[in-house]
Amino acid sequence: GRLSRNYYRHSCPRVERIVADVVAAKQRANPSTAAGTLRLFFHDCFVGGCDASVLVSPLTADRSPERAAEINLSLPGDAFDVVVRAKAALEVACPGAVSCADILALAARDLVGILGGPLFPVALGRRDARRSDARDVEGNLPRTNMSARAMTVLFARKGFTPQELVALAGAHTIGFSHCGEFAHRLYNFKSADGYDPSLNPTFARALQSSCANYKNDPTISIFNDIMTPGKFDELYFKNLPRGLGLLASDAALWEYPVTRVFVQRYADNQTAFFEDFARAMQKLGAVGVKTGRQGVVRRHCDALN
Ligand code: HEM
Ligand SMILES: [Ca+2]
Ligand SMILES: [Ca+2]
Repeated sequence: GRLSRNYYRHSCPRVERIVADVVAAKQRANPSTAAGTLRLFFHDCFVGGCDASVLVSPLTADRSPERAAEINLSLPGDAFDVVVRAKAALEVACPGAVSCADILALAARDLVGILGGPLFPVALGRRDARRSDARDVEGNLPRTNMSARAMTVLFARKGFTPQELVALAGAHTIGFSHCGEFAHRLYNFKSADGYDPSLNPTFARALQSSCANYKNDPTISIFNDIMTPGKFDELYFKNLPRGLGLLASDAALWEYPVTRVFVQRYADNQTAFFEDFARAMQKLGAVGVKTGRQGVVRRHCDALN
């Protein structure tokens, strides 16, 4: 089985419109929805394929689902909520027809567009997972302490080139990170200034002060792209050569020659970034998909049927 643009033409012809309307209203009410949903989509697709396995709530599962894995705890509730809301609207319009995995793919696409990013088609027909286990997460998602080389190896295992890794990492042009994800670069770093010398000094001192209390208040977070945090654009790439990348993994993409060339290309050319990001997102949406008689259409996105 393969995905197709018009998979729901008989069973739910208005699916794209219905999702788009719910998504737009949700984003207007809760502006952090876009970045959270884009990250949620990535975390779904890299763990067992794009099958909505990440959406299963610990409250509804009898064992510990993916969402309970440590790396997924920072996924914002608004990202799960937008999928649940779209599902509710679709269950009224076309009961039992549209998978949660397809809803997540459409929502992520729509939200990128709302923030000014590229528009692209989403092929449909994904089926939903019948399992979700926190133990499946380890080793499938990148961590900030990975070298750029280790990231290229991980992405290669999922079928992505170093160029596609860099394009997808451009998602960090929106959203934020909690101080705990990059505090190791700020305090007691083995260097004269006590912070990671690959950081721009002014930026480093601002981060040191913003995050000073992060151990007592772990909710403190900083925009991934300090220049245009709410706009999907190429500024993330312009930041990296200037030491304005927030996460060690962002900075590493500039330090490693294999990925640096693509960082430079996207910093210089937003059109190239948008084209490659759009293509890489379509590829991301096809990772490990279940189609036809594999998987199910779940009745509730936050629970297994
Ligand atoms: C390349 C390796 C990557 C690493 C090491 C990484 C790591 C992280 C970390 C640690 C955060 C902060 C989470 C938090 O504190 O709440 C984050 C945020 C984010 N990541 Fe990544 N990520 C990577 C690639 C990606 C990709 C491929 C995408 C999507 C295509 C993505 C989308 C996002 C988004 C949108 C946010 C902001 C989330 C929000 O504001 O709620 N990341 N990432
Ligand atoms: Ca999955
Ligand atoms: Ca931006």
